[in-house]
Formats: sequence, structure tokens, C-alpha cells
Amino acid sequence: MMVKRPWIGTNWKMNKTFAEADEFCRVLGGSEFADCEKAQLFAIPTALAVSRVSEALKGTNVLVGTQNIHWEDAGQFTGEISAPQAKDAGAKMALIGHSERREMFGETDETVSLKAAAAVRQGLVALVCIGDTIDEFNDGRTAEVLRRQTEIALSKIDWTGAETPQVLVAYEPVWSIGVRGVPAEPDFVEERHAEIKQLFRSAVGRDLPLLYGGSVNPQNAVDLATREPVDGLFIGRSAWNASGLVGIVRDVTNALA
Ligand SMILES: O=C(CO)[C@H](O)COP(=O)(O)O
Repeated sequence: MMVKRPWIGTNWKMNKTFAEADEFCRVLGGSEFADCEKAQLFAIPTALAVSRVSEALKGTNVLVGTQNIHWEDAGQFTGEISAPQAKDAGAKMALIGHSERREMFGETDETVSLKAAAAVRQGLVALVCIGDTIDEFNDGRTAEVLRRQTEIALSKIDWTGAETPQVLVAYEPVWSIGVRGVPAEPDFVEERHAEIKQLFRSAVGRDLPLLYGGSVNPQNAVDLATREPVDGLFIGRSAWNASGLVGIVRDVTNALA
């Protein structure tokens, strides 16, 4: 059996001053996982810190991403940043459709699909988030919502080009995210992941890495990451300190060895 090489990374959201970003990079860059072959690590700072964090983690195996991009490459879009600009700053990944952007900043399935296509066009790894709200979950609409979000998100990517599009999806139940989030049971995650992976095959005819996010913590990380259809962990609060991320990477890679 092939040993799994999980994606493990963190989204800083609107957190960290430059000094705090530097400290994160110092600890992660100095850890035994800076050049880790057993996992693909990534960190997604605020747009202002992408350049600084990319520079600080240069030469390591940690990919740096940006939390949002516009779907156009340039233009009259005050306050936005484009995929080429994110790349210029050192980003290798673009986070797209996080539930906080869907809930609070008007992100729709349509804009998610445009942004995912823009990221791929520019050679960024697109990390697309999907997830059901608590109302959708309680109404038994989880499967329908995940199908809609997945199919639309992947619909504008050119899957036929010479380059294989680098697209990751993260299933993040909205009800499990953040300080009021309820951690999802690993059995529940395993079932949803198996269903979402079927959707990849029917929608785009291929397998895509599928990460889990939402209240991942040192207690549940190994159980989640070792489930067969879970290709990685997308972590918020428990990895904002680099030592938290390092601890989870250590536990998960040991468990998978
Ligand atoms: O973006 C997330 C992962 O970084 C996600 O929102 C989960 O946040 P958490 O519940 O604080 O882990």
C-alpha cells in the first residue's frame, strides 16, 4: 500500500503582525519539518505578509498561499489583489471560497468558480473550500449543498490543457469552524469525503486531494488524517502557533509511517 503524503497547513485569517509572522517562520523554518518529505506543509498568511513569509520560508518545503484573489488579472477593482500579483509576492497557493468569505463578503458559487479558474490559469495551487451551514446540515441538505458547491467550483477550470491543474478541495463544515465550532466526528468526515470524492470523478473525471478543516486539534488530528479518503488537514486556531502545527505534523506523520 502506498504511504499517504498528507497536505497539512494553516490559514491565519486576519491574524498576526509582521513580528508574529516572523516568529511563526522562525519556529517552523527551524523545525525538523521545514524540509519534510512525509507531508506537504503550507501556510496562508494575510496578503500583506505573503511576501515576507515567502522570503522567510524560502528553501523550505512549506508552500505559502494567499487567502483570496480576484478572478481578473488586473483592472479597476479597488482593494482586491490578483493571482499574478499574489504570485509576484511569492504565493504558490490561493485559498478560494472560504466560508467566512462566502458568509461575510458576498462570495458566491459563481465567483468561487471564476477565482478557481484564475488561480489555475496562473499556475497557483487552488485550495477551494466547500461546506454546509448548520441550517443546511439540520435540514438534511448537506449532500445537495456539497454537490452544488463542488460542481460549480470546478466548472470553469480548463481540465484539458497540457499542464495538470493543481486543485485541492477542503471540506469545512461551517458548523465546525472557529471558536463556536463543534468538531466533526471522524466517521462523519470519512463518509462525506467518500461522497465528495465520487463527485470529483463524476464532475471532472479525476481524483483530487481532499482536505478536512474545522476544529482540527491535537486530539482529533491523527484520527482524521489517517482516514482513507482524507488527504490532509486544513487547520486554523490549533496551528496559528508554529509549535502547534509542528506537533500535529509530527503526530500525523508518525501515525502514517
Ligand atoms: O480556514 C480554516 C482552516 O485553516 C478553518 O476555518 C478552520 O478553522 P479552525 O476551526 O480554527 O481550525
